Amino acid sequence: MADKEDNAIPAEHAPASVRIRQRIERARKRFHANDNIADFLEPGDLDALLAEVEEGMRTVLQSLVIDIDNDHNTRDTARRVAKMYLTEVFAGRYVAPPAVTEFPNAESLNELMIVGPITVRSACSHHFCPIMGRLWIGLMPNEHSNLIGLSKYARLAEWIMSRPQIQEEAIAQIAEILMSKVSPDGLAVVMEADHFCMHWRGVKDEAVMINSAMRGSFLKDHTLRSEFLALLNLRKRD
Ligand SMILES: Nc1nc2c(ncn2[C@@H]2O[C@H](COP(=O)(O)OP(=O)(O)OP(=O)(O)O)[C@@H](O)[C@H]2O)c(=O)[nH]1
Repeated sequence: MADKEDNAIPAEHAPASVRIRQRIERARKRFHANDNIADFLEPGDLDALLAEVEEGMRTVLQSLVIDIDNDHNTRDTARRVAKMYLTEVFAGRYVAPPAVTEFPNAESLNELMIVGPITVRSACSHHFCPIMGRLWIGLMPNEHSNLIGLSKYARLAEWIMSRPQIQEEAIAQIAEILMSKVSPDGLAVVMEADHFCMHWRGVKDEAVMINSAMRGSFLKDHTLRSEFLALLNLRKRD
C-alpha cells in the first residue's frame, strides 16, 4: 500500500488556504472565523486566496443553477464576492492591527471619558448576514494608562468587526484589545446592533441586541457604571 506521504500534495502546489492552514496548525494557533491570521500570511498569499475563493464562489453560483456564463449581472459576481470578503468586509482576519500611537498620561488624568457612538459593521458567523450597529467606549484612565488618538477607537473596532462575528465575542475582543493598548483603570464597552439574519430572513423580527463588557473599576464602582450608562444615547424605542 502506498505510503500516505506519497499521495500528499507537495507544499508548493497546495492551495494557498491549505498552506496557510498548515502554518497556523504548526504554530498551534486558532483560526476561527473571528480570529486574525495576518501573522501566517506570506507575500502573494492574499492574491492566491482571492483566486481560490473566486473559484469556490463560482462553484456555489453554479450549484445555485445560475447561468454565470450568459447572465451579464452575475458573470463577475464570484470575483466581486471574493474581493469583498478578503479585502473589505472580512479584511480584519487578514491584515495586521492598525498602528496606534500610545501617549503617556502625563497629566495623570483620571476622569471618565466616553467615545461614541462609533458605527460598527460586521456579519454573523452563522449566516454571513450583515450586523450593523453602534458602539460606545467608556474609559477611566489612571497614571499608568496610555492615551490613544480618538480615531484609533474606531479603527480598532473596525479591525475586530470586519470578521465573521457573534456580538458577544466581538465585544469581548474589543475590550481585550483596548485593555492591552490603553491599560485603563476601568473600561466599559456597550454595543447595540441590528442582525440582518433576524430582520431579512428567519424570524423576520426587528429586535436589536444590546450587550456590554465591563472591566476594572466599571465592575467594582456602581456609581461610575451608572454615570457611564446614563450618558449613553441608546436608541429611543417607539
Ligand atoms: N448569540 C448570538 N446569536 C446570533 C448572533 N447573530 C446571529 N445569531 C443567531 O444565530 C442563530 C443561528 O441559529 P440556527 O438554529 O443554527 O440557524 P437557523 O435554523 O437558520 O436559525 P433561525 O435564524 O432561527 O432561522 C440564530 O438564532 C441567529 O439569530 C449573535 O451575534 N449572537
